[in-house]
Amino acid sequence: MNAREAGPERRQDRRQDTRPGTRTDPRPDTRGPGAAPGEPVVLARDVRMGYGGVQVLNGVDFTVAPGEVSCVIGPSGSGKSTFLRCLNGLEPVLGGSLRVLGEEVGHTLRDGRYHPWTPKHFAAFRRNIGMVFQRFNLFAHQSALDNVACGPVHVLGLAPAKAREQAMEQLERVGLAAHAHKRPHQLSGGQQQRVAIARALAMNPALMLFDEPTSALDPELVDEVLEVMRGLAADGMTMVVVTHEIGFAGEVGDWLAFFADGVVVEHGRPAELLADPRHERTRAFLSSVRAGKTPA
Ligand SMILES: Nc1ncnc2c1ncn2[C@@H]1O[C@H](COP(=O)(O)OP(=O)(O)OP(=O)(O)O)[C@@H](O)[C@H]1O
Repeated sequence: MNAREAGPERRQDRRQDTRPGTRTDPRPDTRGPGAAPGEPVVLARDVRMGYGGVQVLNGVDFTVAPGEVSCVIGPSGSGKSTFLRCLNGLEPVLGGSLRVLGEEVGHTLRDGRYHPWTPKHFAAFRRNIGMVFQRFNLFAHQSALDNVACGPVHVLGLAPAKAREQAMEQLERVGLAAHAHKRPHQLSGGQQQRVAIARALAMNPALMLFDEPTSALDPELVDEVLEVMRGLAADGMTMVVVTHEIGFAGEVGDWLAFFADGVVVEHGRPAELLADPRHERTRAFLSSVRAGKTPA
Protein backbone atom coordinates (compact mmCIF):
# COMPACT_ATOMS: atom_id res chain seq x y z
CA MET A 1 0.00 0.00 0.00
CA ASN A 2 1.47 3.36 -0.95
CA ALA A 3 1.11 6.56 1.06
CA ARG A 4 -1.77 7.78 -1.07
CA GLU A 5 -3.75 4.66 -0.36
CA ALA A 6 -3.22 4.80 3.35
CA GLY A 7 -6.28 7.03 3.95
CA PRO A 8 -6.99 8.21 7.46
CA GLU A 9 -4.01 6.32 8.94
CA ARG A 10 -1.81 8.46 6.75
CA ARG A 11 -3.35 11.46 8.45
CA GLN A 12 -2.28 10.16 11.83
CA ASP A 13 1.26 10.39 10.50
CA ARG A 14 0.64 13.83 9.12
CA ARG A 15 -0.46 14.98 12.56
CA GLN A 16 3.20 14.93 13.52
CA ASP A 17 3.59 17.77 11.01
CA THR A 18 5.09 20.82 12.69
CA ARG A 19 3.95 23.49 10.23
CA PRO A 20 2.43 26.56 11.88
CA GLY A 21 -1.29 26.21 12.38
CA THR A 22 -1.26 22.42 12.18
CA ARG A 23 -3.41 20.93 14.91
CA THR A 24 -2.01 18.09 16.92
CA ASP A 25 -5.04 17.25 19.06
CA PRO A 26 -7.13 14.27 17.90
CA ARG A 27 -10.18 15.13 15.83
CA PRO A 28 -13.53 14.66 17.48
CA ASP A 29 -15.77 11.96 16.13
CA THR A 30 -17.21 13.59 13.00
CA ARG A 31 -19.95 11.12 12.18
CA GLY A 32 -22.61 13.39 13.62
CA PRO A 33 -25.11 12.99 16.43
CA GLY A 34 -27.50 10.64 14.65
CA ALA A 35 -24.90 8.35 13.10
CA ALA A 36 -24.61 4.69 13.95
CA PRO A 37 -21.14 3.36 14.82
CA GLY A 38 -19.17 2.89 11.63
CA GLU A 39 -21.59 5.00 9.58
CA PRO A 40 -19.95 7.18 6.92
CA VAL A 41 -20.11 10.97 7.14
CA VAL A 42 -21.72 11.03 3.69
CA LEU A 43 -23.73 8.16 2.26
CA ALA A 44 -25.43 8.96 -1.05
CA ARG A 45 -27.38 6.28 -2.84
CA ASP A 46 -29.05 6.89 -6.20
CA VAL A 47 -29.41 10.63 -5.44
CA ARG A 48 -31.57 12.47 -7.95
CA MET A 49 -32.19 16.15 -8.39
CA GLY A 50 -33.32 18.52 -11.11
CA TYR A 51 -34.22 22.13 -11.76
CA GLY A 52 -37.68 22.82 -13.15
CA GLY A 53 -38.12 19.41 -14.70
CA VAL A 54 -34.56 19.24 -16.08
CA GLN A 55 -32.79 16.33 -14.45
CA VAL A 56 -29.29 17.25 -13.20
CA LEU A 57 -28.37 14.42 -10.82
CA ASN A 58 -29.32 11.05 -12.27
CA GLY A 59 -28.51 8.67 -9.45
CA VAL A 60 -25.34 9.62 -7.60
CA ASP A 61 -23.64 7.04 -5.37
CA PHE A 62 -20.99 8.54 -3.13
CA THR A 63 -19.51 7.70 0.27
CA VAL A 64 -17.15 9.60 2.57
CA ALA A 65 -15.80 8.02 5.74
CA PRO A 66 -14.70 10.10 8.76
CA GLY A 67 -11.36 11.83 8.19
CA GLU A 68 -11.33 11.15 4.46
CA VAL A 69 -10.81 13.64 1.66
CA SER A 70 -12.95 12.91 -1.40
CA CYS A 71 -12.19 14.92 -4.50
CA VAL A 72 -14.73 15.40 -7.27
CA ILE A 73 -13.79 16.18 -10.84
CA GLY A 74 -15.78 16.33 -14.04
CA PRO A 75 -16.86 18.51 -16.93
CA SER A 76 -18.77 21.74 -16.59
CA GLY A 77 -22.46 21.14 -16.05
CA SER A 78 -22.04 17.55 -14.86
CA GLY A 79 -23.72 18.32 -11.53
CA LYS A 80 -20.76 18.60 -9.16
CA SER A 81 -21.86 21.86 -7.52
CA THR A 82 -25.46 20.72 -7.37
CA PHE A 83 -24.43 17.55 -5.56
CA LEU A 84 -22.29 19.58 -3.11
CA ARG A 85 -25.26 21.85 -2.44
CA CYS A 86 -27.44 18.79 -1.77
CA LEU A 87 -24.93 17.66 0.85
CA ASN A 88 -25.64 20.65 3.06
CA GLY A 89 -29.32 20.89 2.22
CA LEU A 90 -29.08 23.96 -0.02
CA GLU A 91 -30.79 21.95 -2.76
CA PRO A 92 -33.51 19.37 -2.14
CA VAL A 93 -32.91 15.72 -2.91
CA LEU A 94 -35.75 14.58 -5.15
CA GLY A 95 -34.99 10.87 -5.20
CA GLY A 96 -32.75 8.26 -3.66
CA SER A 97 -31.24 8.57 -0.23
CA LEU A 98 -28.71 11.06 1.13
CA ARG A 99 -27.44 10.63 4.68
CA VAL A 100 -25.00 13.25 5.96
CA LEU A 101 -23.67 13.34 9.53
CA GLY A 102 -26.06 10.61 10.50
CA GLU A 103 -29.22 12.28 9.18
CA GLU A 104 -31.35 11.77 6.11
CA VAL A 105 -30.96 15.28 4.66
CA GLY A 106 -34.23 17.17 4.82
CA HIS A 107 -36.20 14.50 6.68
CA THR A 108 -36.35 12.85 10.06
CA LEU A 109 -37.72 9.38 10.63
CA ARG A 110 -40.23 9.56 13.49
CA ASP A 111 -43.05 7.21 14.38
CA GLY A 112 -42.20 5.11 11.34
CA ARG A 113 -42.67 8.06 8.93
CA TYR A 114 -40.42 10.69 7.41
CA HIS A 115 -41.16 14.26 8.52
CA PRO A 116 -39.72 17.23 6.58
CA TRP A 117 -37.22 19.37 8.47
CA THR A 118 -38.19 22.78 9.74
CA PRO A 119 -36.00 25.79 8.78
CA LYS A 120 -34.59 25.60 12.32
CA HIS A 121 -33.52 21.98 11.79
CA PHE A 122 -31.88 22.91 8.46
CA ALA A 123 -30.00 25.74 10.17
CA ALA A 124 -28.80 23.45 12.98
CA PHE A 125 -27.67 20.85 10.43
CA ARG A 126 -25.76 23.40 8.31
CA ARG A 127 -23.89 24.66 11.35
CA ASN A 128 -21.87 21.44 11.29
CA ILE A 129 -20.91 21.82 7.64
CA GLY A 130 -18.43 24.42 6.41
CA MET A 131 -18.74 25.47 2.79
CA VAL A 132 -16.14 27.33 0.77
CA PHE A 133 -17.16 28.63 -2.64
CA GLN A 134 -15.29 29.86 -5.67
CA ARG A 135 -16.25 33.42 -4.66
CA PHE A 136 -15.27 34.36 -1.14
CA ASN A 137 -18.32 36.55 -0.31
CA LEU A 138 -16.66 38.29 2.63
CA PHE A 139 -18.32 41.29 4.24
CA ALA A 140 -16.48 44.19 2.56
CA HIS A 141 -16.92 46.63 5.45
CA GLN A 142 -15.55 44.24 8.10
CA SER A 143 -11.99 43.24 8.98
CA ALA A 144 -10.81 39.68 8.34
CA LEU A 145 -11.13 39.05 12.07
CA ASP A 146 -14.73 40.26 12.22
CA ASN A 147 -15.63 38.25 9.13
CA VAL A 148 -14.39 35.12 10.90
CA ALA A 149 -15.96 35.99 14.28
CA CYS A 150 -19.33 36.88 12.78
CA GLY A 151 -20.82 33.34 12.57
CA PRO A 152 -19.78 32.27 16.08
CA VAL A 153 -21.36 35.47 17.52
CA HIS A 154 -24.56 35.55 15.50
CA VAL A 155 -25.18 31.86 14.89
CA LEU A 156 -23.55 30.11 17.86
CA GLY A 157 -24.25 32.92 20.34
CA LEU A 158 -20.63 33.17 21.51
CA ALA A 159 -19.59 36.29 23.44
CA PRO A 160 -17.86 38.71 21.00
CA ALA A 161 -14.55 38.69 22.89
CA LYS A 162 -14.43 34.88 22.94
CA ALA A 163 -15.45 34.71 19.27
CA ARG A 164 -12.67 37.13 18.30
CA GLU A 165 -10.15 35.13 20.31
CA GLN A 166 -11.16 31.95 18.50
CA ALA A 167 -11.31 33.78 15.17
CA MET A 168 -7.70 34.82 15.67
CA GLU A 169 -6.76 31.16 16.21
CA GLN A 170 -8.41 30.27 12.91
CA LEU A 171 -6.64 33.12 11.12
CA GLU A 172 -3.37 31.79 12.55
CA ARG A 173 -4.30 28.37 11.23
CA VAL A 174 -4.58 29.77 7.69
CA GLY A 175 -1.45 31.90 8.14
CA LEU A 176 -3.19 35.27 8.27
CA ALA A 177 -2.88 36.44 11.88
CA ALA A 178 -0.77 39.40 10.75
CA HIS A 179 -3.60 40.52 8.43
CA ALA A 180 -6.45 40.12 10.92
CA HIS A 181 -7.37 43.79 10.96
CA LYS A 182 -7.33 44.34 7.22
CA ARG A 183 -10.49 44.57 5.19
CA PRO A 184 -11.05 42.29 2.20
CA HIS A 185 -10.03 44.92 -0.37
CA GLN A 186 -6.62 45.16 1.34
CA LEU A 187 -6.03 41.42 0.84
CA SER A 188 -5.12 39.40 -2.25
CA GLY A 189 -7.62 36.93 -3.69
CA GLY A 190 -5.69 34.05 -2.14
CA GLN A 191 -5.71 35.74 1.26
CA GLN A 192 -9.44 36.45 0.97
CA GLN A 193 -10.09 32.81 0.20
CA ARG A 194 -8.02 31.82 3.25
CA VAL A 195 -10.19 34.16 5.34
CA ALA A 196 -13.25 32.42 3.89
CA ILE A 197 -11.79 29.07 4.96
CA ALA A 198 -11.05 30.43 8.45
CA ARG A 199 -14.63 31.70 8.60
CA ALA A 200 -15.95 28.22 7.83
CA LEU A 201 -13.57 26.62 10.35
CA ALA A 202 -14.67 29.03 13.08
CA MET A 203 -17.99 27.18 13.23
CA ASN A 204 -16.09 24.01 14.15
CA PRO A 205 -17.60 21.98 11.31
CA ALA A 206 -17.62 18.20 11.18
CA LEU A 207 -17.49 18.29 7.38
CA MET A 208 -15.96 20.80 4.98
CA LEU A 209 -17.22 21.24 1.42
CA PHE A 210 -15.12 23.07 -1.15
CA ASP A 211 -16.60 24.14 -4.49
CA GLU A 212 -13.73 24.96 -6.83
CA PRO A 213 -12.05 27.12 -4.17
CA THR A 214 -9.16 28.16 -6.42
CA SER A 215 -10.95 28.66 -9.73
CA ALA A 216 -11.35 32.41 -9.31
CA LEU A 217 -7.73 32.98 -8.31
CA ASP A 218 -4.75 34.13 -10.33
CA PRO A 219 -2.48 31.11 -10.91
CA GLU A 220 0.24 32.38 -8.57
CA LEU A 221 -2.26 32.52 -5.67
CA VAL A 222 -3.65 29.02 -6.06
CA ASP A 223 -1.01 27.17 -4.09
CA GLU A 224 -1.36 29.21 -0.90
CA VAL A 225 -5.00 28.12 -0.70
CA LEU A 226 -4.18 24.50 -1.57
CA GLU A 227 -1.52 24.55 1.15
CA VAL A 228 -4.15 25.50 3.75
CA MET A 229 -6.33 22.66 2.47
CA ARG A 230 -3.39 20.24 2.69
CA GLY A 231 -3.05 21.31 6.34
CA LEU A 232 -6.74 20.58 7.00
CA ALA A 233 -6.37 17.15 5.43
CA ALA A 234 -3.35 16.53 7.64
CA ASP A 235 -5.49 17.45 10.64
CA GLY A 236 -7.97 14.73 9.71
CA MET A 237 -10.75 17.04 8.54
CA THR A 238 -13.43 15.24 6.55
CA MET A 239 -13.63 17.04 3.22
CA VAL A 240 -15.38 16.90 -0.14
CA VAL A 241 -13.52 18.99 -2.70
CA VAL A 242 -14.83 19.83 -6.16
CA THR A 243 -11.76 20.88 -8.06
CA HIS A 244 -10.04 21.15 -11.41
CA GLU A 245 -6.68 20.90 -9.65
CA ILE A 246 -5.92 17.35 -10.72
CA GLY A 247 -2.48 17.36 -9.08
CA PHE A 248 -3.97 18.37 -5.74
CA ALA A 249 -6.67 15.69 -6.04
CA GLY A 250 -3.99 13.10 -6.74
CA GLU A 251 -1.85 14.19 -3.85
CA VAL A 252 -4.40 14.88 -1.10
CA GLY A 253 -7.52 12.92 -2.02
CA ASP A 254 -8.17 9.55 -0.44
CA TRP A 255 -10.75 9.00 -3.15
CA LEU A 256 -11.50 10.58 -6.48
CA ALA A 257 -14.91 10.61 -8.14
CA PHE A 258 -15.44 11.52 -11.78
CA PHE A 259 -18.85 13.04 -12.52
CA ALA A 260 -20.47 13.13 -15.96
CA ASP A 261 -24.13 13.74 -16.83
CA GLY A 262 -25.18 13.74 -13.20
CA VAL A 263 -23.69 10.43 -12.14
CA VAL A 264 -20.38 9.18 -10.78
CA VAL A 265 -19.07 7.31 -13.79
CA GLU A 266 -15.78 6.37 -12.18
CA HIS A 267 -14.55 6.30 -8.61
CA GLY A 268 -11.34 5.07 -7.09
CA ARG A 269 -8.00 5.79 -5.52
CA PRO A 270 -6.65 8.97 -7.16
CA ALA A 271 -3.31 7.46 -8.15
CA GLU A 272 -5.00 4.63 -9.99
CA LEU A 273 -7.84 6.63 -11.51
CA LEU A 274 -5.52 9.36 -12.79
CA ALA A 275 -2.92 6.93 -14.14
CA ASP A 276 -5.33 4.44 -15.65
CA PRO A 277 -8.86 5.82 -16.13
CA ARG A 278 -11.27 3.09 -17.14
CA HIS A 279 -14.05 5.17 -18.63
CA GLU A 280 -13.81 6.91 -21.99
CA ARG A 281 -15.35 10.12 -20.54
CA THR A 282 -12.73 10.22 -17.77
CA ARG A 283 -9.92 9.72 -20.27
CA ALA A 284 -11.22 12.53 -22.50
CA PHE A 285 -11.68 14.85 -19.53
CA LEU A 286 -8.21 14.23 -18.12
CA SER A 287 -6.63 14.70 -21.54
CA SER A 288 -8.27 18.07 -21.97
CA VAL A 289 -7.29 19.20 -18.46
CA ARG A 290 -3.71 18.08 -19.02
CA ALA A 291 -3.66 19.91 -22.36
CA GLY A 292 -4.64 23.05 -20.47
CA LYS A 293 -8.06 23.26 -22.12
CA THR A 294 -11.22 24.17 -20.24
CA PRO A 295 -13.01 20.83 -19.85
CA ALA A 296 -16.44 20.86 -21.43
N1 LIG B 1 -30.25 27.26 -9.96
C1 LIG B 1 -30.31 26.58 -11.12
N2 LIG B 1 -31.41 26.62 -11.88
C2 LIG B 1 -31.49 25.93 -13.03
N3 LIG B 1 -30.48 25.16 -13.52
C3 LIG B 1 -29.36 25.10 -12.80
C4 LIG B 1 -29.19 25.79 -11.57
N4 LIG B 1 -27.96 25.51 -11.07
C5 LIG B 1 -27.39 24.69 -11.97
N5 LIG B 1 -28.22 24.44 -12.99
C6 LIG B 1 -27.93 23.55 -14.14
O1 LIG B 1 -27.62 22.28 -13.63
C7 LIG B 1 -26.59 21.67 -14.38
C8 LIG B 1 -25.46 21.26 -13.44
O2 LIG B 1 -24.88 22.43 -12.88
P1 LIG B 1 -23.73 22.36 -11.81
O3 LIG B 1 -23.37 23.77 -11.45
O4 LIG B 1 -24.11 21.47 -10.72
O5 LIG B 1 -22.55 21.69 -12.67
P2 LIG B 1 -21.01 21.64 -12.35
O6 LIG B 1 -20.56 20.29 -12.73
O7 LIG B 1 -20.73 22.10 -10.97
O8 LIG B 1 -20.42 22.70 -13.41
P3 LIG B 1 -19.18 23.72 -13.28
O9 LIG B 1 -17.93 22.89 -13.28
O10 LIG B 1 -19.31 24.56 -14.52
O11 LIG B 1 -19.37 24.51 -12.02
C9 LIG B 1 -26.16 22.70 -15.44
O12 LIG B 1 -26.79 22.38 -16.64
C10 LIG B 1 -26.69 23.99 -14.91
O13 LIG B 1 -27.00 24.88 -15.94
